[in-house]
Amino acid sequence: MTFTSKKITVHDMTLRDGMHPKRHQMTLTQMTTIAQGLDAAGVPLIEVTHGDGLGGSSVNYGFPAHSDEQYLSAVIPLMKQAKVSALLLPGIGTIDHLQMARELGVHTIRVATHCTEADVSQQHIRYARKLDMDTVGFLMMAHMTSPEKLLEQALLMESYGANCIYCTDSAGYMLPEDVKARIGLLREKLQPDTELGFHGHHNLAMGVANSLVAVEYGANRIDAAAAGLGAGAGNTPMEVFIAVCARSGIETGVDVFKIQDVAEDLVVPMMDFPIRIDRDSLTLGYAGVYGSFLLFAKRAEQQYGVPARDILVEMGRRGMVGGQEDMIEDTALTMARARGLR
Ligand SMILES: C[C@H](O)CC(=O)C(=O)O
Ligand SMILES: [Mn+2]
Repeated sequence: MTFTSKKITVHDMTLRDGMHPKRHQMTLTQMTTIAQGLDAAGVPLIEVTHGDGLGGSSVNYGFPAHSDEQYLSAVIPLMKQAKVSALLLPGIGTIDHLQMARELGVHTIRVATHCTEADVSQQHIRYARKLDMDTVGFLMMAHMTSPEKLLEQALLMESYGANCIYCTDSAGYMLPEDVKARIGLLREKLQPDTELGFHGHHNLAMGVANSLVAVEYGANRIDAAAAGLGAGAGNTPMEVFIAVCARSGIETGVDVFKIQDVAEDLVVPMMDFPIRIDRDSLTLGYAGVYGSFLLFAKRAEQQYGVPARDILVEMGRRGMVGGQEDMIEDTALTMARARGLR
């Protein structure tokens, strides 16, 4: 695969998706140090919020070390060239959160819904456009629907005013042919000036390959995280993807060695555990399960004695989606009873 002078925007996930394995406990110093490293490496767009987006602080999703306001206020004034984005899941984040983010200087808002629920994004996308923000429609768990149905949802988001649509592989389940089918169709049918993005997870070790296929079939925004810090086996590892882009003739504007140093010197030392493909994160990819369920399943294993892998397989079988975190404990308890452990 060679790309002649194709330019893309890489979007950093370390400080947002990376909040999941950190249980949303990043310190302000970790946030600002890593954000400054990413900025100096040339990363043009950096996401900062609770792992579940603006307003994620709750019993269901976990209480963070600091509020979204504190993280955003600490990072944004330090950025020399990078813009900052925020994620918002309607029902978790509200219009007030969106307003607050704009006032603090957030440039890009990503309104995220399950891949078949785009209609709940209408008021947030419209409002973000009214605020003149770079507005992204982010369709999660995109493997759970067909390319044609994903297109219908993408068209809805586009009609509300989104200037960029994401195909989001939240479970790290997709194979290159799945990415090709979805990104290819979206590129063919969305407006030519609507940008297209891909967000990968590395549970089947496909993050980099899938991102490359996404670029080949028309995506111009790619999400990645330094050292892969993100839910499950992590996001597409940024330093690997940047090196592959450099080899393939894709222009990212990110310095190959500086981003390696951010990953190695700043991000790896602050991991609470190695972000790698172990049997549980691999099972997320294999069974098509939402990445941020991983730590909940591990906690349920401790509490109920049912292996996290078995719980995750069951979550996949039941087709559980983001927002159903409370069902993990319920499922574990049911399985424990069935196995005579309770
Ligand atoms: C709220 C989720 O963590 C969003 C995301 O990164 C994904 O679906 O993947
Ligand atoms: Mn993710």
